[in-house]
Amino acid sequence: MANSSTRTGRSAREMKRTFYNNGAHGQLKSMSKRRARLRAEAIHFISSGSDKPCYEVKWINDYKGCGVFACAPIEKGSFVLEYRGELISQYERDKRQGEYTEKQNAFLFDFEWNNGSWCLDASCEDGSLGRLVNDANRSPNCKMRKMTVQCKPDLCLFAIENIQAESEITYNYGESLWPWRALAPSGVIPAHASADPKVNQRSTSSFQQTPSGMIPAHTSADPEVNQRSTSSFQQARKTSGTVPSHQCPTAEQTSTDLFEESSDAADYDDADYVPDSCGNSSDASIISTASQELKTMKGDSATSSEVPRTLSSSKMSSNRCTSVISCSANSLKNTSQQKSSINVTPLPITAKGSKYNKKQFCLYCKRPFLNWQDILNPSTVKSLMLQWLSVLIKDPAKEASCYALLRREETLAIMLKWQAVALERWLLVEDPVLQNNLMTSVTANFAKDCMQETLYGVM
Ligand SMILES: C[S@@+](CC[C@H](N)C(=O)[O-])C[C@H]1O[C@@H](n2cnc3c(N)ncnc32)[C@H](O)[C@@H]1O
Repeated sequence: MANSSTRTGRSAREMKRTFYNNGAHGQLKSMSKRRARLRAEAIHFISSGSDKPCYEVKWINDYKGCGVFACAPIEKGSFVLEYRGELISQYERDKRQGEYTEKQNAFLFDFEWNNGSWCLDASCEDGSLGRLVNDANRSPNCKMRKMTVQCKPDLCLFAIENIQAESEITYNYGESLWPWRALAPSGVIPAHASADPKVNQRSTSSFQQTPSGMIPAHTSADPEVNQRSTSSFQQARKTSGTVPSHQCPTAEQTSTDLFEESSDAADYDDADYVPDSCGNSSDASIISTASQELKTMKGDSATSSEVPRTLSSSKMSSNRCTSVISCSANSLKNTSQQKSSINVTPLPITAKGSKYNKKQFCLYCKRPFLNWQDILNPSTVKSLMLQWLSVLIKDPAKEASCYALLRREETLAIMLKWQAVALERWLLVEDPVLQNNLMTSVTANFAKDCMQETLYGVM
């Protein structure tokens, strides 16, 4: 030992340090150093308001819109991106949700912090990348994590696995019935970046519409999932169970946890993460103003069981559509206690093929659906709307005001907006057994084509 020390020129003290560092204590020390380094890196980007340069935005497809991709490998545990936005109170969030017009994007991320409910409003397109990261419920490579920097909460994505260059950055938006997840098993639309570089360039304007908002969040065959959806988005994670909001980490806890000596930076406790960690109150929520429209149409009267599904709708604008991530528990609270005037009764499950075919019978009015092209004709749309509304809206007072509104608003854009809402209701009642069948994909394609036609003039 002594000889070797002499040969390598290392002092006994250095050797002792090496020995020490090779032991458990040493490992903890180096972990803690690593964590400090990662935190410092996150703070650097948070403070400078910039993103790491190793990501790019690529167009994926019409369905998913854009996504964020790694340009270089990312090590597990690394800080990836900040979900940057304006920090607002829940009160302000609720106000804004109502105020956001069709022309704006509403990207509102609710979370619990310091025993209160907060929201990061990333609706303003500021060039930051965190707001463009897509959802992956099966195998996300990142997790959103709360950090407290300069006495204010920040939401940051951290890699939970080694990420290869060219991979899409994803995280789990939470256990809600996100509409796009309904399509995922059938692999209807692949999530590969387009090979066309022109296509991959991110448009500088609003978010691309994805028809996902029109796709039904079907009633799951899994009773546990249904339980969640009917209980106002309670996050009942199999692993950790529902975490009541009062158990959410406070600012102090959050920041301390990040540096907790006993946990590896690459393996943070789930309790640190949002949206999953904070139960119902921290659901990733990018709110649709369509939900507002829907509420208006319904007289603000969704039942709790309807809400998760109805709020996962799309919002349409005259020039562009904005895809949305649905609602937060808080927004649900306001609506869930009120009685619904819309009676959604699924038809009984029938033998495959006997009821559903390419003629697309409307599950409400039981009439065959019209030719898809007809739907773009305002007068056809109007009569269809009237048909649907008469079935959807049971309350005569509501019915009358809906008709009156419909009569006043004669433009195609308005018609289509209404149609989108009604179509969504129609889609919702599809039974889960058939959710991935031809009808769903045909309907999805219809919705997509229909909206594309309206928005971009392309069919
Ligand atoms: C925060 S944005 C993400 C960026 C978005 N893809 C875009 O192009 O602007 C959230 C929206 O992206 C879409 N999205 C996110 N994850 C998705 C997924 N896994 N599949 C399909 N669409 C997804 C949904 O329309 C959602 O409302």
